[in-house]
Amino acid sequence: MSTQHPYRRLKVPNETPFKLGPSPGKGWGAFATRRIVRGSLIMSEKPIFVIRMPHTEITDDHVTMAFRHVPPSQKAQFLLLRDNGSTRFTSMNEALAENSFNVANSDRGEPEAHGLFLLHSRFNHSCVPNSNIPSISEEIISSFATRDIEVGEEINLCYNPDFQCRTRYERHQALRFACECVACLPGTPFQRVSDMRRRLIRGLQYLAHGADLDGKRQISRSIIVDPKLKMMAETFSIPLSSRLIYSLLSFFFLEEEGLLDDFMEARLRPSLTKTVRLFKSETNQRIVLQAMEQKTWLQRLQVGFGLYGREDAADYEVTLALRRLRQFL
Ligand SMILES: C[S@@+](CC[C@H](N)C(=O)[O-])C[C@H]1O[C@@H](n2cnc3c(N)ncnc32)[C@H](O)[C@@H]1O
Repeated sequence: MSTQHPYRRLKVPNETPFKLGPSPGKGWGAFATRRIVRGSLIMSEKPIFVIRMPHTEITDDHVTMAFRHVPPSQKAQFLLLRDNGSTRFTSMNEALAENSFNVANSDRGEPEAHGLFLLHSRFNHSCVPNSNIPSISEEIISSFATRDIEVGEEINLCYNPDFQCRTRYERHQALRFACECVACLPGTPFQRVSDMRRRLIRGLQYLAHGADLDGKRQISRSIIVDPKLKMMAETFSIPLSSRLIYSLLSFFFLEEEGLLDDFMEARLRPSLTKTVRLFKSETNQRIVLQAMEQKTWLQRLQVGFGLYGREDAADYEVTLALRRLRQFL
């Protein structure tokens, strides 16, 4: 039956290091046809059309209008897409939702824009993925291997950018399907600690930014149970020494989760480097430098713990600077 599957007619460029095939329990997926080395490009892809508005406002009419301007060859490719590999989509909007990526640059504050991608949308999800789309340039998305991918291995992506801070239950609520990756398969030792680690990462980010993932302060059922500590985070009164330890802990937990790939590290490093440079008290500076000279995140953390409870001459001005910055966000 799968010989007649419409995905057999989806055009995958020759140079692309994967082919499409059935993925048990997940419809179809993309499988490596050669070894893909960590950090290397998997594929760059242009959308066949882009709709520039929030997801919640897009209707079937918007998608149909955009589709009208697509060249006939790409229209034919679009019509091969199926809901998770088998049934036809019930609406144009559903087809867009299942096969699109937000191509807006959120760091530059661009409004939502959803592009339809024929091939990257074939990548299934994993909460511990082996590929990543680190940035989007001029609506072109490029995926890279976050670790070595062996021939025959399925290539997967994490569908949600904040899943490193979400427990299994929260992730499945958002995905609306039950992922069975190593962080999701229930009852395994990894899964049991994974939930704990991801919750801790979320708490640590609250302490660092004084706000939750949505940029807002939590009113009830806060991730930070101690009201005094929560208040300190929200008023940016957390001392530098604790900030450094929280940051090192986050790196360590992310690494343990299998999520500290080169892209994640490049994204988080600048803020750690900034924190390291802020220390003014000599003894603290010495401990920080010694910690950063260590080879592994665990060793950096172990040495960094020497700062626990220590005040620094820069504490007050850091608090003032962060409060000022907060006013502009
Ligand atoms: C963008 S499509 C991915 C390609 C799709 N499997 C196909 O056959 O075209 C997303 C859909 O694939 C399925 N899927 C993706 N990752 C999955 C996973 N880890 N476990 C189960 N289903 C998954 C879900 O039905 C999801 O809505």
